[in-house]
Amino acid sequence: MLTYLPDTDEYQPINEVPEGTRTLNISGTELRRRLKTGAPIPEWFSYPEVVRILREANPPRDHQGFTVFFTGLHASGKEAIARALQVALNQEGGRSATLLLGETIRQELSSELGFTRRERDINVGRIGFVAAELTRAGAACIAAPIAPYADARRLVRQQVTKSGGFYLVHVATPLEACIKSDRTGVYQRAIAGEIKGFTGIDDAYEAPDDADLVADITKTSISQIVHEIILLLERDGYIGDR
Ligand SMILES: Nc1ncnc2c1ncn2[C@@H]1O[C@H](COP(=O)(O)OS(=O)(=O)O)[C@@H](OP(=O)(O)O)[C@H]1O
Ligand SMILES: Nc1ncnc2c1ncn2[C@@H]1O[C@H](COP(=O)(O)OP(=O)(O)O)[C@@H](O)[C@H]1O
Repeated sequence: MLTYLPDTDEYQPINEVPEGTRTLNISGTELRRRLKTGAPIPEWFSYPEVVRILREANPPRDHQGFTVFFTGLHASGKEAIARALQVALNQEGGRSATLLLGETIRQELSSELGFTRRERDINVGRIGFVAAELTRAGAACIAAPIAPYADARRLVRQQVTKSGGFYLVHVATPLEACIKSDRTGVYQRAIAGEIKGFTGIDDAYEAPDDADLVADITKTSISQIVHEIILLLERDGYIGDR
């Protein structure tokens, strides 16, 4: 391996450098860190043309896309949090923040699907596909279906992670609170047996064991939950410190 000798401005095989000679190097880990954060890469390390190509292939985190994927029972607060997060991300600027709400996707992309396990998996798979494409294009994608099954959620995580960041937020508002706050009356109809296979009533909701954040709107305000998500994105460099 070659190393750089700053005092003589030359490169030498590392095992041939006389003891005591000053050398400079950048490890693979350090190079990846500099690419990820956009930190400078010195001219002695590589030709500027090579660094430019490396930077194009590895944009810094604040230029990469990400998906925040909410999962939880009907009326748990997914849409309310997702909309508030969209507003917060739009205020950040830099990326367009796109909302994929369960209801909209059901109308626009999955109108032929019902609620069997297979159909829900197809629905969540379609959301995952769109989220991965948006993420690859550098957007901020916010998805909020019930997504009750762990396997389908795991596939979405795998798909999106190939192109950018992925955060699973479990909106874990207790079922009783969801039933109480539901204005559409669907829970009452499901309890009465008028709707069959309703999540949380007579169909399973598999609580995630891989959530990046767990939120409950009976315990934490929507703005605090949004703040916690923003902190995760800042921690990983997807958005800058404010
Ligand atoms: N059987 C059954 N189970 C669960 N939900 C049902 C069912 N039938 C209809 N609905 C209404 O559909 C909305 C949930 O759709 P999703 O696409 O988010 O569900 S899933 O992720 O495919 O499981 C959800 O509405 P929102 O939560 O307002 O989106 C439900 O009211
Ligand atoms: N800002 C808020 N604070 C507390 N509760 C809220 C707020 N916004 C909505 N809710 C309650 O949460 C319930 C479910 O919200 P919603 O976001 O539509 O759930 P989901 O998208 O999970 O079906 C609503 O019926 C409402 O009563």
